[in-house]
Amino acid sequence: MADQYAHSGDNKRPTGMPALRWEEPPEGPVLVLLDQTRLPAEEVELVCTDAPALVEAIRSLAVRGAPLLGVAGAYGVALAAVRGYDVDDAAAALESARPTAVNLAVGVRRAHSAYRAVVDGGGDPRRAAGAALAAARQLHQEDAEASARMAVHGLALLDELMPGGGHRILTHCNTGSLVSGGEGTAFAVALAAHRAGRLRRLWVDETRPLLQGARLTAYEAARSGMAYTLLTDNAAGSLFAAGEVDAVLVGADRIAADGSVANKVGSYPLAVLARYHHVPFIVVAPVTTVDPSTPDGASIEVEQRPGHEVTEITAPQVPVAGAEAGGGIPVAPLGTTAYNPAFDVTPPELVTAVVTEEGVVSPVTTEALAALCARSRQVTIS
Ligand SMILES: CSC[C@H]1O[C@H](OP(=O)(O)O)[C@H](O)[C@@H]1O
Repeated sequence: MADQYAHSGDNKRPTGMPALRWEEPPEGPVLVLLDQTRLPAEEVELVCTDAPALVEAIRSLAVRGAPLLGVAGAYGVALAAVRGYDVDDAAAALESARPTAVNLAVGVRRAHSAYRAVVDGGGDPRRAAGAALAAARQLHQEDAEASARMAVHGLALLDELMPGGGHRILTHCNTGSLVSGGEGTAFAVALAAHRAGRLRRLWVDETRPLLQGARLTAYEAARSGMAYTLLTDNAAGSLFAAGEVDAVLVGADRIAADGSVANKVGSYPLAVLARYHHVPFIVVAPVTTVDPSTPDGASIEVEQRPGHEVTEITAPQVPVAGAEAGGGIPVAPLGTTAYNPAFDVTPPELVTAVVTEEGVVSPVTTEALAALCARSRQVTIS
């Protein structure tokens, strides 16, 4: 179950609360999530005491973003273990909560493996729970460190591709501290450029239908003080045509062995526009997002989400009587069906570079990615 704690105060000014944190109050350990579906209007925390509550939070995107899903999944296994629930059931439910971001499975399996290693070795469940929690904490720390290293490698790549600074970066969806144990992936690179005085502007795609860009990236950009401008997704083409984009920076949810990149829907059209306009298309993701066991883009399961996310504008503070399942404000005739893939897949030949904590891969080839995984602590999914 999950309780909600609304935070008073000036919610118009983002406070930069952590996307998630583990707490151990007297009544028992909890995973506290900043409910991202309520941002930017409200900073509301969800307190999860079991895996089912966390599964629902993942499915509703209260907690989201590939690297953070891995961290949350690992803590979810630990939560089940320390509270004495069925850990194997919890791991299975968490791993299948969303299919595309490979990090979720990586995080869940890492904590579950730590738990099973103790139990299968005859250790007591309390020690096994401690091992699962230690694995979750370790992954959380590693993700924060990876974020910082990606920012360094990413800024160096921008400076190499475009000497002189004044970078005008277009980004899609949300890839900041709300998807990470640190400052994020692609957004962390833009943040590093801003801090170095080499970001002229961040162009922020609103990212329909759930508006991660308008609601979350703008929220993080405002906190940082960087120059940023929001645009509708379908306005991006005219920005490229006007020569206003120096590079595209996006995250990733799964990178297949051949370098195909699954990312928020709308990323593939940006890659095509970037190629047509001779603009670098740069993917920023931790090595845990590379999945050697997924051979190519056609093998990536793309999450299909409910149609009401397209046919309604969801305004949580404005429940609408008679609205469809989503409880939003209809923008299409009731009964309209909608095509709503959460992600799309960009082929490797349209990706200029993949920036990871282990360095930059460019060109993006099967061999280069295999070498990257061999260099890192990548947990292979089999
Ligand atoms: C770098 S992880 C952020 C990644 O996750 C987003 O998807 P969602 O908001 O559905 O979790 C999007 O694909 C971002 O690029």
